[in-house]
Amino acid sequence: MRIHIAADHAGFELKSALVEHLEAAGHDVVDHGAASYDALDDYPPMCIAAAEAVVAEPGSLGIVIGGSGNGEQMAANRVAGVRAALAWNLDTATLARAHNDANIVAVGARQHSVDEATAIVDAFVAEPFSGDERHARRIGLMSAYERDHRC
Ligand SMILES: O=C(CO)[C@H](O)[C@H](O)COP(=O)(O)O
Repeated sequence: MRIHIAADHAGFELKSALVEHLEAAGHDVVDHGAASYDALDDYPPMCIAAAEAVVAEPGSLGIVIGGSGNGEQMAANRVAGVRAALAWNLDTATLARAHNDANIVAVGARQHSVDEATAIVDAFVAEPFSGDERHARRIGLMSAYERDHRC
C-alpha cells in the first residue's frame, strides 16, 4: 500500500522508525518531511502536503505525527477529502478505519513508546472500512457539507 507520512520535530524520530518498519512490511512509503530535525519547525506544511497526496491518490493512506497529534490532525483535515483521525490506542485506530473510513491517522509521538505507536499505526493500516450503510451514510453527510460549503 502507498502510505504518505509527515512529522514535525516532535515526531521526527518516530517517523524514521515508522518509515523503516512500514517499508520492511512491504509498503510504499512517501516521506513528506520534515527532512531533518529542526526543533523550531512547524507541522502544518508537511501535514498538508501528506494530506494532499493522500487525496490525490485514492486508496492510499496517510500518517501525520507530532507531539500530541492534535494539530497534525487539524492541519490534515483542512484538505478537502481528508478524514484524519487521532488514534491513541488500538481501538481508536481500528474504529477510525472501520467506522469512519479515515484515510489519515494522527499519532502523538510524545504520548507513546515507539512500539505502542507502531502497533497503533499497524492496526490502522490493516483495518478495512466496514462499508456498513450507517457509517457510509454518516461519512456521506460530512462529504456533502464539505462539497456545499468549501470555497
Ligand atoms: O503536537 C503538536 C501539535 O499538535 C506539536 O508537535 C507540538 O505542539 C510541538 O511542540 P513544541 O514546539 O513545544 O516542541
